[in-house]
Amino acid sequence: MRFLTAGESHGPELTAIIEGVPSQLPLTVEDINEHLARRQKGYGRGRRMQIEKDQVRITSGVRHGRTTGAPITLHVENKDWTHWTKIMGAEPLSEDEEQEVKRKLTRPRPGHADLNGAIKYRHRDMRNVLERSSARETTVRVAVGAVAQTLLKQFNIELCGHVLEIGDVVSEQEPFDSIKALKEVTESSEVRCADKAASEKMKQAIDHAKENGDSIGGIVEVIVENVPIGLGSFVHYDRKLDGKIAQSVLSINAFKGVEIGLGFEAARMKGSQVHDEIAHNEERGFYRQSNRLGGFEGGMTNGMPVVVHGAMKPIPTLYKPLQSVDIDSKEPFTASIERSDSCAVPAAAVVCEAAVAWEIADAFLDKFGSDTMEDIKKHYEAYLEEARTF
Ligand SMILES: Cc1cc2nc3c(=O)[nH]c(=O)nc-3n(C[C@H](O)[C@H](O)[C@H](O)COP(=O)(O)O)c2cc1C
Ligand SMILES: C=C(O[C@@H]1CC(C(=O)O)=C[C@@H](OP(=O)(O)O)[C@H]1O)C(=O)O
Repeated sequence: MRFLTAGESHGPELTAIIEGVPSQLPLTVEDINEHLARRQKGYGRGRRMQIEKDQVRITSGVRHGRTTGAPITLHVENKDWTHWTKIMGAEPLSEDEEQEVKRKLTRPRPGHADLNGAIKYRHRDMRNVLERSSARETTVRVAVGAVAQTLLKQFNIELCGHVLEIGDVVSEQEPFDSIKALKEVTESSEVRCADKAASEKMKQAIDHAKENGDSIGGIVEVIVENVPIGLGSFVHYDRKLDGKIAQSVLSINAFKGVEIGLGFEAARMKGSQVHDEIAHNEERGFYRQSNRLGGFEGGMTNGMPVVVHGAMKPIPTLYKPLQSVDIDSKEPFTASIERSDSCAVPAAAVVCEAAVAWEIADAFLDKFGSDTMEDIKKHYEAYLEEARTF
C-alpha cells in the first residue's frame, strides 16, 4: 500500500489517497470518524480544536460499505477555512491587507519549520511553509491509519496508543490483561493515560505550564497485539519493519525519539537481561516468556506484542515568547502569538497509533497478498497453522 496526503492547515480541506487496499474490506465513515474524534480530544489543546469537528468524506474506492480495490480518497474539511480565505489567497487582498499579511509572516518561530523552509524554498512569506508544516496534517494521517486499523481488526490485530509521561509525571499503570482493557481505561482519561492518579498530575502539569506561558512534551506508547511471526524482513535494510516504524513515528510533528521495546535502556543492560528466551508448546508453537525487545528480532516480528515508544518535544509556540529575527528587517523580536496548544501529547498518542497501524498493515499485506480479503484470509490462516506446527 502507499498513500499521499495534501492540504494546508488553514486551506479548505486535507486530502489523502490510499492505493493498494484490498477489495471487499468492510469500511464506513464511522470507522474513520471514531479515530478522528479520538485525536481531537485531550487535555492541553488550544482554541483551534474547538472550531474543528473532524469528519471524513470518502469519494472513491468504496461502494456500499466495501472497498473495491481502487484508490480510496479521503477528505477532511477545515472548518477554520472560512476565517482564512483572504490570507490563504482565495480572495483578493487590498493593499493594506497585503502589508498586514506580509508583516506577520516574516517572523520565524523557533522550533518550527519556518526559517529552514523559507530559505530552502525561497519563500519570503513564511505562511507557505507554516501551512504545510503544521501538525494539522496529522488529521488525515489518522484517517489513513484508521483504514489500516480496520483492515488489521479483520485479523484480530488490535492497537492502543496511550500516554506514559507528560512533563515530569510518569504513569505507573498496573499491568493490563488485554489491549481491550487498556483501551477502556485510556479512553476515559483526559490525557489518555491508564494511571488515574498520574492522569490528574499530568493535567496539573499542563495547567502549570500554560499558566507560565510555557508548553510540555511527553512520551507515548503504542502496543500491537496478536501480531503474527514474520512481518517485515531481515533481507534488506529498507524492508526491516522496526526501521520503517521508527521512520514513520519520527515523521510525526515534534517527535524527537523512538524506541522499540526496551530501546535505549537495553544499551545499559547485560545481554542476559535483554534477550527474550525461546520456549515451545504444542498449542502455541514457539513463543517467548518475556518481551523486552518489543516484538522484533532481525527487522521481523517475533509473535510477541509490538511495543513502540515515541518522545514528543514541548510545543514550540509559546505564550512566553522566544527570541527570533525578522527575515526582512533582520531586527530581533520576541514572538507574539494568538493561539496554540500547550500540550498535544494525548492527541499525538493517537497519531502515533495510526503511524504504527499503517506500517503493520502494509507489512501484513506484503506477506499475505493484497488483492481480495478472501484470498488474504486463506493465506493468513494457512500460515498461522504452519507457524504453529513448524
Ligand atoms: C497533534 C499535534 C499538535 C500540535 N500543535 C501545535 C501547536 O498548537 N503549536 C505549535 O507550535 N506546535 C504544535 N505542534 C508541533 C509542531 O507542529 C512541530 O513542532 C513543528 O511542525 C516542527 O516540527 P518538528 O518539531 O518535528 O521539528 C503540534 C504537533 C502535534 C503532533
Ligand atoms: C489544527 C491542528 O493542530 C494545529 C497544529 C499546529 C502546528 O503548528 O503544528 C498549530 C495549531 O494550529 P493553529 O495555528 O491554527 O491554531 C494547532 O491547532 C490539529 O491538530 O488539527
